[in-house]
Amino acid sequence: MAEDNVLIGVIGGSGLYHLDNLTFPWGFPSSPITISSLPSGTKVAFVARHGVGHFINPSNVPSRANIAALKSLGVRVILAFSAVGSLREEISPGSFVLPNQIIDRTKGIRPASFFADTTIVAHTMFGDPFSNKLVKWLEPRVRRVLEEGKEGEKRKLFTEKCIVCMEGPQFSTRAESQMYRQWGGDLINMSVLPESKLAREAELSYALIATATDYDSWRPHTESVTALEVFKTLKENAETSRRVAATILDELQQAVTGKDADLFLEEKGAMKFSIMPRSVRQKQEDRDKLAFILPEYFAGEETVDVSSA
Ligand SMILES: CSC[C@H]1O[C@H](OP(=O)(O)O)[C@H](O)[C@@H]1O
Ligand SMILES: Nc1ncnc2[nH]cnc12
Repeated sequence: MAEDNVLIGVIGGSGLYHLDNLTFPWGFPSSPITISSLPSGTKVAFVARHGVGHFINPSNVPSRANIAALKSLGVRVILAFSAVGSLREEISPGSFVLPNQIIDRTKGIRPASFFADTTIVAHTMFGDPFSNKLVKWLEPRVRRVLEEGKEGEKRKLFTEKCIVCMEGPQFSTRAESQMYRQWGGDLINMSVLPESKLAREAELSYALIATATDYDSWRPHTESVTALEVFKTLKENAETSRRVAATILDELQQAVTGKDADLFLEEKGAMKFSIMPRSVRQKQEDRDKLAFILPEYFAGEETVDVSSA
């Protein structure tokens, strides 16, 4: 069985820009993954979802590669930040939201499962699409950071909200925006799927820290959303998001490595109840590919359970 930790580093010099014979089964992530340290020494892996400089459309974000790369580095918890449209008057631009539900309005064109097109079948539990314990842990801490903002910079925090994930890249029509409100949607973005599904398949705890940039297109007497409007709010929201991250990451590291980590990381081990029993039809190459993200289940030779073949 291959060693899980990366033990060998290679530095390429002038002219040596890649090596042969190396494969990354889930493709290349959106951006190089930077592994950096906080002043305390806590290490954090960071990937820019749309690439550095924003050149990857939401439908083309290589979410499987992003999640597989993070998992293979040893990451256990993902805090995903997202700029979202608000479908509720009270969630004004600049507000922060920790949603707890998702409505899928993507169009089936994004690779949404590590098991797709393999000979291994898995039906992953997704009734609660975000890690409830992680969201609960985040709420008071994010709230505190937002309340500590300078006068005039204070932001609201909402929880227990439902986010609609649309395909894009065009924004919604007024009719769609109003329909999502009737469905119970509170927020809208183009990114939370399949990212959150893939994190769940990889047994990673995942929470979305959403920042509202606009009111989408449901308000009858105001202009519908434009990218320019979103970009105007994005910069300030991103500064606050960085403040949130800087304040909570050390404590999160302690929670993830502490004595109650297993209670906190409720997704760990969950795929045991999702993967269908071993069949003789399963191809070893598929198992090897899945071993990259779920070595617990797919690494090494396993005896075939012929009764379930
Ligand atoms: C820039 S407007 C639409 C774009 O913004 C959000 O991106 P992200 O979730 O990565 O912050 C939204 O999901 C769309 O991709
Ligand atoms: N109105 C909106 N619709 C979809 N994604 C968004 N991201 C930010 N604002 C959005």
